[in-house]
Amino acid sequence: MNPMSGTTTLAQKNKIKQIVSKLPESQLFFTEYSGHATKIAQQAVREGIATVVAIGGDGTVNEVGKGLIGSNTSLGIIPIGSGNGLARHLKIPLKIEKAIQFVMSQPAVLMDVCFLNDIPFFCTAGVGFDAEVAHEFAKQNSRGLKTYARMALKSFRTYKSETFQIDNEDKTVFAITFANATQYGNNAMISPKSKIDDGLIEMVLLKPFPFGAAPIIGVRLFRGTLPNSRYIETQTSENFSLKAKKDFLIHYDGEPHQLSTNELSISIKKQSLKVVGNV
Ligand SMILES: Nc1ncnc2c1ncn2[C@@H]1O[C@H](COP(=O)(O)OP(=O)(O)OP(=O)(O)O)[C@@H](O)[C@H]1O
Repeated sequence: MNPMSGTTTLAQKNKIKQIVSKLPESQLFFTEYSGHATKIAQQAVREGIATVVAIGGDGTVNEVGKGLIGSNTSLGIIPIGSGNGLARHLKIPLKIEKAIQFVMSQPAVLMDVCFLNDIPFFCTAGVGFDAEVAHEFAKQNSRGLKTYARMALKSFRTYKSETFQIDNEDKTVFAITFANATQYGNNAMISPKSKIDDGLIEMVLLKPFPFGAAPIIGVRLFRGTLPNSRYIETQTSENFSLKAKKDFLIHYDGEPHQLSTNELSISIKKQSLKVVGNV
């Protein structure tokens, strides 16, 4: 469990502690630093543990999932993050007790894992505006949708569209999202048709748009009708390649990261992670 995830209160955290302490054959670990959850997951794989449950948001899910790729150990999720994109895609209940029941009773299924260079992501990743917002969000002391919306507005005022070489063609875009799942989190459906076990990645390009079009793009995002927008172009493939004029600032599952390269290769490992959820 990531004690820093989302906007979860101390009372909710204590409730999880109490419930888990009563479950047979289970052990609760708290992450003590960024990256700790990957180490815990890798140790569980070495010990032949059946399931590692990430109690946290998409960042925690990413860290746990990373340690489980290609193994026999399944990923479970108890979503207590800000956006909970993967949990929502997999129709995992958002209430703590129900999520625990779900992970204890449902079978694991196989899902794809995508990569930005060698960095795995399970839900969405991207460059441009999305990465900028993730970067600003990470600097804040508070989490949650409100803080995210505030940071998105702040970045919107200053952010300028960039030109990338996408599969050898120059394109000026506001943001590029690579989608394994349908949403960023909070039901913001960036790629409503994405399937998490089809072996394919959707690349969603948001073209430069006039300020006045922002509200309707926002409405489409939450209604699941974004592909109908004239400012959206979606391509589907097993891989993409990207070049920028400067080193890439990326986000993977909402986590910001500065790369020291201006070249990106996006790839997929089909059905390489066992997960407890509905694909
Ligand atoms: N003990 C810790 N102290 C500080 N940061 C931690 C700790 N454990 C994990 N982290 C980091 O906390 C970050 C945020 O975690 P997480 O994604 O679970 O929550 P969230 O951002 O609120 O949710 P979401 O990703 O759904 O929006 C991750 O980058 C993770 O590495």
